[in-house]
Amino acid sequence: MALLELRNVSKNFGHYKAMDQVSFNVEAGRIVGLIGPNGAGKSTTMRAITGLMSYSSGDITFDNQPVTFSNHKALDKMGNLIEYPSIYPNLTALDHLKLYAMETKEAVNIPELMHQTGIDGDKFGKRKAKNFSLGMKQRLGIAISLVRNPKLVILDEPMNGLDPQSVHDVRELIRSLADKGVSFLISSHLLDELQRLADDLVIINQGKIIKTATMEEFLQNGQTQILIKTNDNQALLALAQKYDWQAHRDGDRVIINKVEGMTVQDVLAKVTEAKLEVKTINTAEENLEEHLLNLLKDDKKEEA
Ligand SMILES: Nc1ncnc2c1ncn2[C@@H]1O[C@H](COP(=O)(O)OP(=O)(O)OP(=O)(O)O)[C@@H](O)[C@H]1O
Repeated sequence: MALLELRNVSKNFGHYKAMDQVSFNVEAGRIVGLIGPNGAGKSTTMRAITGLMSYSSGDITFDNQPVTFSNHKALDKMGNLIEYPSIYPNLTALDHLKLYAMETKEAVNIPELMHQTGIDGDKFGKRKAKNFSLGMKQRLGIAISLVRNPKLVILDEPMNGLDPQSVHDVRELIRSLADKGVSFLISSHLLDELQRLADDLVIINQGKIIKTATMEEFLQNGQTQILIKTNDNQALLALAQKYDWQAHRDGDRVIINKVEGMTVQDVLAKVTEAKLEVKTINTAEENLEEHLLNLLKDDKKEEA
């Protein structure tokens, strides 16, 4: 059985279905990315999983126990950083961890936790929270989410507002914890980051799961793209339209999604046949962001 299982979970706000028959699993030791556009239902899903919000129907099981709004016992082994944890301006990181550790019956190894999360005792551990950078606050938030020695940690936008160094540090932290067997469910709009971090993906749109896959499977299904710069990109776009190739402008070049059964040479032949002068031509694999955008476009088309 998976560590976390959602089966046909729905959440209605009045007539609005913020979660519509949502089903997916999080397996032990995996980092799962939950992605989708604004308002797709990511936070609602995370809040239902962590017992912060009731759900209308379906089942959520974590560590073989049902999770409901009233059964918080099931959540003893789940950490989360969904709403900002209460951070007190005049307390240090160490004070915070001691405070949160008091809420759990288990013995908490605070020095180890500080070491794990890179909360260096001298520089950061002893400084008052009012002087923390956003990156420090985020690290402390993650450290707090780990106090109960959780099997699963739910992080809603953990990289939000962080500078590149802090994003890198948080990514390394999550990866090192996952290597020790902790599972993660992470939502993020920073898809490049998620592409580097997540093992599995769950894609949600308008409250419905539209795809679940490992990152590898997801990217394998992505298309190869042909990146061409010619002397007349406008004419190239018109040519793409004529042959029904999916194409768009990207700076001073045009990106064409490779059509099934057509080689790069075939595309090049048509372009030169049209008397366009090719200045550069390259191929690239579609990345997570592009593949997601195409998937969402297809989802919209199906709906129409
Ligand atoms: N308490 C609430 N009452 C009514 N509608 C709500 C409530 N909470 C969320 N919604 C609606 O449910 C939908 C899903 O919201 P949710 O916050 O889960 O989306 P999200 O995927 O996390 O979006 P974002 O990426 O913008 O944070 C939205 O249309 C939102 O307006």
